[in-house]
Amino acid sequence: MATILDKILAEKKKQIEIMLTQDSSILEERVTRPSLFDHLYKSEQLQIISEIKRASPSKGLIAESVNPVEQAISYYEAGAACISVLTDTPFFKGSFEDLASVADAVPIPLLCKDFIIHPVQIDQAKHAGASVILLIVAALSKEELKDLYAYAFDAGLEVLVEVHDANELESALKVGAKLIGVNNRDLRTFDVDLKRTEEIAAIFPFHEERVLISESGIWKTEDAERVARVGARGVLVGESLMRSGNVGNALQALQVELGGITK
Ligand SMILES: O=C(O)c1ccccc1NCC(=O)[C@H](O)[C@H](O)COP(=O)(O)O
Repeated sequence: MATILDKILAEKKKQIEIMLTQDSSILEERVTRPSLFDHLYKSEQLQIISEIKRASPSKGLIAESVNPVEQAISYYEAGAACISVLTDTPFFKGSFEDLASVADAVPIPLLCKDFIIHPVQIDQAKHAGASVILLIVAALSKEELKDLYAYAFDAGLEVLVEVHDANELESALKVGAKLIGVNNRDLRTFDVDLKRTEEIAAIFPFHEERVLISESGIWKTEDAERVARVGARGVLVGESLMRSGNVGNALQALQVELGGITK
């Protein structure tokens, strides 16, 4: 049976056909953003990548009519390390317009959260102002991962490589990924379990210059402490922040001190 990832990727292929017919040669001069890797690597506090997420396959509508600029400014003012903008429309109701409007509003690292399988999507992410893109190992062959990683690197973008298990971690390490995200959500069953971060952390090469980020299912201080305890330096948080009535308090609850947590 086709998984949600299969369905999303089938839809992406159709969109890429359209993107390839559009002219994307005029690149607006955008602000230079600080490096997400440097920020996470040096920080003594767990850093938050705060996501703008209108809807999702697992939860349906979350905040369809959110104003992405206002949300991004709230995240920025509350101390987010990076803003993640979901740009997929059919499944998440996001857009590249959301990304571009956020890019004009905040100066921090900006992640284009999409299902990237073709270089034209990387071009579009850069055009819209992203400084980081996501590559999902489960969505790509080893060759595609290597080529897209190199393409993004050459375009001056940082790459967050998303893994779900030990084999995918190996692929991420092989392409030289420095920002590695463990998605706690099973993309087939939607089951979310922070144990995934713990399992990957147990084999993660922390002695190398790499950063572990825990993605999905982070709701409260205890969740942040749990992943920080095993070595995560950042968390990618969507739904809990989108549903929070007070972004400042919600973010603050997750900004745990790394030094105070013993492995
Ligand atoms: O969120 C989903 O339902 C989903 C389904 C299929 C593929 C990806 C999906 N989400 C993308 C993400 O990785 C999350 O938006 C991100 O990690 C934040 O997760 P959360 O804090 O649980 O909203």
